Amino acid sequence: MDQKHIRNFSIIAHIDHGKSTLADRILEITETVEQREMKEQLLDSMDLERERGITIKLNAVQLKYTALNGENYIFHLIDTPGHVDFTYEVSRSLAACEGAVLVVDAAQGIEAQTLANVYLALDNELEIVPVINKIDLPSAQPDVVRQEIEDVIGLEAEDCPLISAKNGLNIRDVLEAVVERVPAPNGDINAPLQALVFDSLYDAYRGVVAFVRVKEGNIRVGDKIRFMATGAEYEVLEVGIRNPKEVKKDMLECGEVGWLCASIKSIRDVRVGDTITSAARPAQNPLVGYREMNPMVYCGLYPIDSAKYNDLRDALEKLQLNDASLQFEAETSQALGFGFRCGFLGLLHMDVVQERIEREYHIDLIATAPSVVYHVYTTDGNMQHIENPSMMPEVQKIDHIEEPFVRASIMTPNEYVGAIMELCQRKRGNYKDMIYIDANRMNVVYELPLGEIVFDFFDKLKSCTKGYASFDYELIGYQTNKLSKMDILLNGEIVDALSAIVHRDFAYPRGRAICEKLKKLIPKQQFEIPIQAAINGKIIARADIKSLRKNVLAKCYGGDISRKKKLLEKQKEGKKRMKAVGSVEVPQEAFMAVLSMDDDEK
Ligand SMILES: Nc1nc2c(ncn2[C@@H]2O[C@H](COP(=O)(O)OP(=O)(O)OP(=O)(O)O)[C@@H](O)[C@H]2O)c(=O)[nH]1
Repeated sequence: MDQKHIRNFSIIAHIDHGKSTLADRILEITETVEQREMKEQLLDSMDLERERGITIKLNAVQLKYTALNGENYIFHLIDTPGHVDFTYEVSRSLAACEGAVLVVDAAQGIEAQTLANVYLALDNELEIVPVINKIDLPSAQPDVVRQEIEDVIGLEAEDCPLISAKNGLNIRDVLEAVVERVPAPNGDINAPLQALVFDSLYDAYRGVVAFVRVKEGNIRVGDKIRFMATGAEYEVLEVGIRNPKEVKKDMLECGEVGWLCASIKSIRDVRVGDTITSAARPAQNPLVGYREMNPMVYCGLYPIDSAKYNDLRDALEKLQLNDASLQFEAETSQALGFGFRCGFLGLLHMDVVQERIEREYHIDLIATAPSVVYHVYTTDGNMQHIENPSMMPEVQKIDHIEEPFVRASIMTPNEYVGAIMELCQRKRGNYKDMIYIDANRMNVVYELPLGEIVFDFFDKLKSCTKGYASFDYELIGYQTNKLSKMDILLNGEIVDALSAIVHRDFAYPRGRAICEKLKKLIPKQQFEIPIQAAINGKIIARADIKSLRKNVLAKCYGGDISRKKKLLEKQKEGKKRMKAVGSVEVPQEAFMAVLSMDDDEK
């Protein structure tokens, strides 16, 4: 098919505005998927995605559409993840398109992520097609939302489709708008191959499957290709498209979106954002915008049952095949035994990996609080990368410590600016700038320590702005700060897995807060347990857990044996998540205590 009849687009939206539901309806109406095969939110193929209702991995599907003008078109619909951890993937998938359908909820109007996604689309020079969804809701206000789209985003919205993705109303209007407004690809079919890799997955039989958008030239089975960032070369064994089942083809033509396999055994050779070119006739330059992705957040993962250590290694290795941004290496903790230090793009990524290990590989885990990577300069003039607070060199040997800083842009309606500034100050932020987006919205710019952001910044931001602020950040470098390791002692013994790196000006309140928090989380045991926070061997805070023999049956007067059994079962269930640290049973939540600690609780 010639390029004039191809349309490549993504659907972008604020979370829950109906992106996946619209994608489902589009698949139905183009008869890409037969009715009986239709599962809700078909594109969200991972169980976890479906359960959490979020899109984690993007997908690319080819659809055939006969427009009202009688012409046949090929659409490639690329679904994108919606969370800041995966912004890079969103950006790469947008780079594979010429247009984006922007879904806005008719009852909620424009929200934070609507704007953030619009900016990403504009960065990639996409044509944006606004669509107002959920017009079936009694609270829908399509006219108000239409005005908002014009005023806040500056997009022409007079004829924008008004739809109900849920009820399948006016979906065809969306497809017609795509035909009319999204430009056709215009690559040069005779130029040297340039194909953008926007996703990849690992298949046990075929190796890495790379998802690509052919920008210039074409790819045939048998071609020798080169990945421009890594230099790796392979012979193409299979190419094809998804509809959403895989369909093999002889070649992917200029303008098309599809997949290729080349017996690639290492997912590290295939990086999202890289450009594939021909080994025989390479392009001069790669496509713009490739960025190396490094983990931002680390934590220790330990099996609760230490016999499962090797199973955990297997699970991590398998997950890594599909997720090049996951890193891990073996580590040992005096408190937790053998485990792995793992690196993630962000907190949601960390959460998703943990949950997949527990669910798909049936390994119960203890996770330690996340940490960023510190640069520790020692008095002998060397520098160490420390991503595990317990590995900090002795204090006498430390000259100074640097921590990573990010530049954060927070877009918010004006009324929340005060609350956001207060939050950023509390998180040791340096105010940088404040820019009006329009009469009602501002972009507040702060430099913040990443170490503060990985704690509870998202949650705090969400709650102080009722979810209206959107947040994005980029690493800007390292800054020296007054940082120290804070140890936590249980029953007089340091628990290495609870150590954290803190700013000295905040150490006392933090120490006090964490002792109090642990006191609440660690169940009373048969002896009294002192909890202490210490910096450089000096105790700075203390709380005590009183002793008590916990008898869950105490409240069960007399006879009912089944009720007693139930209570004992429940207690056993609770115990599963405990780890014996020395003589103290510590629940999983305690290792994350420092995370959920509220500065207001000081
Ligand atoms: N009433 C009504 N509800 C809708 C409509 N479209 C979607 N919904 C509901 O809105 C919720 C969110 O829809 P999704 O399609 O999962 O939203 P999403 O934007 O894909 O969300 P993420 O994948 O998490 O980013 C679901 O409960 C849908 O059933 C609609 O037209 N009308």
